[in-house]
Amino acid sequence: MNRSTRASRAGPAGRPHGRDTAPAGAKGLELAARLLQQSLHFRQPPDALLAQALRGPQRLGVRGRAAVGDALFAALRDLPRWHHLRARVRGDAPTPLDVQRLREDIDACGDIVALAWPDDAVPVWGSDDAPQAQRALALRAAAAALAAAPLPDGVRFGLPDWLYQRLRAVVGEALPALADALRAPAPLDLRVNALRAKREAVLSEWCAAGLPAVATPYAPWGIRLPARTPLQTQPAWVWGHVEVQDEGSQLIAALVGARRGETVVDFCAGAGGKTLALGAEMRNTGRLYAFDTVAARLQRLQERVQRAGLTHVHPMALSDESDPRLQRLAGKIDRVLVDAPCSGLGTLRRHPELKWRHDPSTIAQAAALQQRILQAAARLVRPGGRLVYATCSLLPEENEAVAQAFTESTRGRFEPLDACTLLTQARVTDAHSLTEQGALRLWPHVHGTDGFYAVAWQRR
Ligand SMILES: C[S@@+](CC[C@H](N)C(=O)[O-])C[C@H]1O[C@@H](n2cnc3c(N)ncnc32)[C@H](O)[C@@H]1O
Repeated sequence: MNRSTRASRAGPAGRPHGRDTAPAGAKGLELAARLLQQSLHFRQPPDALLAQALRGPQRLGVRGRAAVGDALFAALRDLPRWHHLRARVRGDAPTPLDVQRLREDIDACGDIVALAWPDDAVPVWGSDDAPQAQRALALRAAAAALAAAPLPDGVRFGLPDWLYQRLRAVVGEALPALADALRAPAPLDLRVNALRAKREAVLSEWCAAGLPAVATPYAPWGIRLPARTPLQTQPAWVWGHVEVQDEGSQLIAALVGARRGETVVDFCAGAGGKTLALGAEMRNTGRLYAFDTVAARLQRLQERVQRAGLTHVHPMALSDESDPRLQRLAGKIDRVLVDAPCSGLGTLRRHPELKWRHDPSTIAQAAALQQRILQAAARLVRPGGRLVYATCSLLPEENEAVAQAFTESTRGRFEPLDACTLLTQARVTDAHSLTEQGALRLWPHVHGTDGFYAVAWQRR
């Protein structure tokens, strides 16, 4: 459920830095295996675990540190494939992947990261006579010698079986393209802070500096760079002229259409990705409330608000969506955004662990919470005001079903608005190609963004 914009493996701090180039060998394998095990407990996202581990002493060398991260993410993206391959090498009958069993088995995790290890980093094992390195080399050689046999579909597409079935029902023939896009690393998308800079100026500065920066195809403030482009020394980054934000998130902020002088609520603000975009659209005027139930996220939001130069943001940690302090805002707010807690299955490019964390029961729980939050947030909207519901899920249970149940339950008090019209008004390019049945619907294999859904209503 965590979609923080902390620099991830796709962000500017993704590639480890340093001068130490000693080989990784067995130490790297051990570390990657331990990180895989920890990632599958879902207490912290793998990029956070990786960053912590690489801060400590590990003497892996620059390439070794990068290889550990690459192997960890490659393992999580294609877990069924590695599990299947390992069984075949060992001569076992392939069994369905059981994540809970896998995470208790450090040897299996070691084998999986060895199989997922980037090819160009394998030669470092040759100079390491530790048993783990030799075992990894033997395992890879045995896997390479296996005759290619057709893989079951869920294994081929790197998806748990239940999710494979659900997504196939939603996208049909496009499933292979969607599955491939979800396993590809995401580019580095940034949003230019309209309070401080213009997109054209940042683009020319970066092109002059040799960075392959291009304008994002749809969002008016977006810039796209290849994954892991190092930005730390770029003045536009240092001075807060840009923020890391997927183009899809930028389009959700555009759908809210916040204007100067308005009162706006970001009900599930988290660490503030969309709050910052809304604040820039409001040109730092009016009042922007940022709510969340996790105070630590709002703390991070406050740091980012300062960096972005916003002074009209009011964070408030809620006990839950029915916090009594919300009553004083009832019926008074011009625009309310519910960027709901969700499965995050649209963000598998950055968070491949989420497909192993969720199952149909967690999706049903998420949908019930989404309904409650949307109902509570809707009470704040003034007559004539706008309500926007958004998720980064691909599943209709968290998207269309929640929106439809809300529209029906409010019996005509909230009128659905056409997302294509709203996005066109917000100067989004080709808005018609981003919408399905009146809602914003973004797909990684079609639009090159994370997967998102968003729908808007006007209160009568
Ligand atoms: C999808 S994330 C928000 C991401 C954020 N808007 C951004 O753009 O970076 C959903 C957020 O909802 C928060 N949340 C969970 N339950 C909530 C509730 N009952 N009321 C308000 N926020 C809640 C979570 O803590 C999480 O930060």
